[in-house]
Amino acid sequence: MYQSPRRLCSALLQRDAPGLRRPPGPPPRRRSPAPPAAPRLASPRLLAAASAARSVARSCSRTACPMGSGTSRLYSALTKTLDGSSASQHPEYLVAPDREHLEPIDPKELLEECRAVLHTRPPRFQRGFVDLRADGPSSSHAPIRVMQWNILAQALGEGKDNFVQCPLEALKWEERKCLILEEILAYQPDILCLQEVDHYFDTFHPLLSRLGYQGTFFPKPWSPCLDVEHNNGPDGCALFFLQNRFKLVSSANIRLTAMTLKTNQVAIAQTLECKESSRQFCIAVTHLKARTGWERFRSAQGCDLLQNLQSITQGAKIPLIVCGDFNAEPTEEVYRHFASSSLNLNSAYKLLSADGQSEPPYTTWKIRTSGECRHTLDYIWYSRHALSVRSALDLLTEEQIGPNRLPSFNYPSDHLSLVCDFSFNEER
Ligand SMILES: NC(=O)C1=CN([C@@H]2O[C@H](COP(=O)(O)OP(=O)(O)OC[C@H]3O[C@@H](n4cnc5c(N)ncnc54)[C@H](OP(=O)(O)O)[C@@H]3O)[C@@H](O)[C@H]2O)C=CC1
Ligand SMILES: [Mg+2]
Repeated sequence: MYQSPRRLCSALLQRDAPGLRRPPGPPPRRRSPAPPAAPRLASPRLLAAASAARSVARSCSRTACPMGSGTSRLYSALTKTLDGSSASQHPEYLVAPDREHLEPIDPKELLEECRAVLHTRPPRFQRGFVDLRADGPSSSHAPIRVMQWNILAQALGEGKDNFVQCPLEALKWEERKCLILEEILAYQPDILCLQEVDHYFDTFHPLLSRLGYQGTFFPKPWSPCLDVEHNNGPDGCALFFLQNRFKLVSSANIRLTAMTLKTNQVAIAQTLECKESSRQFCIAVTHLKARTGWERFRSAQGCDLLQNLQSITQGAKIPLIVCGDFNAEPTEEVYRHFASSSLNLNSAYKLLSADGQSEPPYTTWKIRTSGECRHTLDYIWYSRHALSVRSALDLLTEEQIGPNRLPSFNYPSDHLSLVCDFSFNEER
């Protein structure tokens, strides 16, 4: 069987690191729940432990791998990318990647590596796209695929969230990050809006940059992750877009206010220009204050965000997409503010309902010590006058989610990803 140089090097690593073995050939995917101690990695790119990553580099430089200088560079890049200590060495999170560490990665290869790491886990849930195109002229340009996802901060998942039915092994970062990447790679969004990101600098920025994305991260000023022992830095919102599809026109990191007071919640808003059509639009991501009792606070944060977006879109002149974990059910005031704003926004996932008027029954489903929490909190809002939803990714069914709810061995977050394809309406 042909083995690429990198694979040969993986094999060498396995010799150096007994116990870190992957069987040859395509990895089998088991349907049964994973055993408690799942074998770890065999993919150098996805090794996060600094020592293991360093051993990859050592084994490759010591051994006569027929790799060529390009692959050697890839290895040193992996060592740097995967050095989990980088964030703690740079408390200001100012780790600037240099150019040679940004060599492109083939998404298929990365997906394969993720699958190899996950070979003891049950298979990914299958979700289909629902065609939502209305009759009438549709744009000839490629749709814009947007993914909204609260990926669950590692520190919160392990240290604060109290998911009582989710075994700690299911939350192990080395595997959970592969489930997150697998989901992103499966849907290949043009734009990715994430919340609860506490592995931006050591994982998502280096890997997604090499997949062609330009990323921005805005951490929460007082992230609750920082209270958790062995945290990996603050969590925050992250926004990524494909550089070959869009040009960045402007970018704003917004610390949300509530009744003029600065709060712990943030948003990122960027104006992008489509390279194909030259049309501009604004994309925003946010994560509003959680928990019951904070409804008025969330509402005030929503008003502040809307005000900022009014100004950025020049009063709705620039089409807008807002993704977020609003931590608010559709019955809440903040939802009503968005639904009735002069920005003329519609919530994309309503279009999955029979009458187009109802939000899905849930976007998050978990079991805490307080009991089962099933809520609709995540939304993709869009300018209804300027954009149309061509399709949306269906949600997981109750059966797929299973009795222990989320997160689980086959789904990495307590929130479901939402994915929509948008097109511009014809200009009048
Ligand atoms: N050091 C300091 O001076 C300060 C520290 N802090 C810290 O930050 C925390 C509050 O930060 P804030 O940004 O307002 O946080 P939020 O109240 O918005 O919640 C933070 C996270 O907790 C999750 N969460 C929601 N409900 C629960 C629950 N019932 N149990 C466990 N987790 C839950 C949320 O996830 P989801 O969105 O998915 O529901 C969210 O990501 C404080 O508890 C404190 O730890 C805050 C301010 C100042
Ligand atoms: Mg959360």
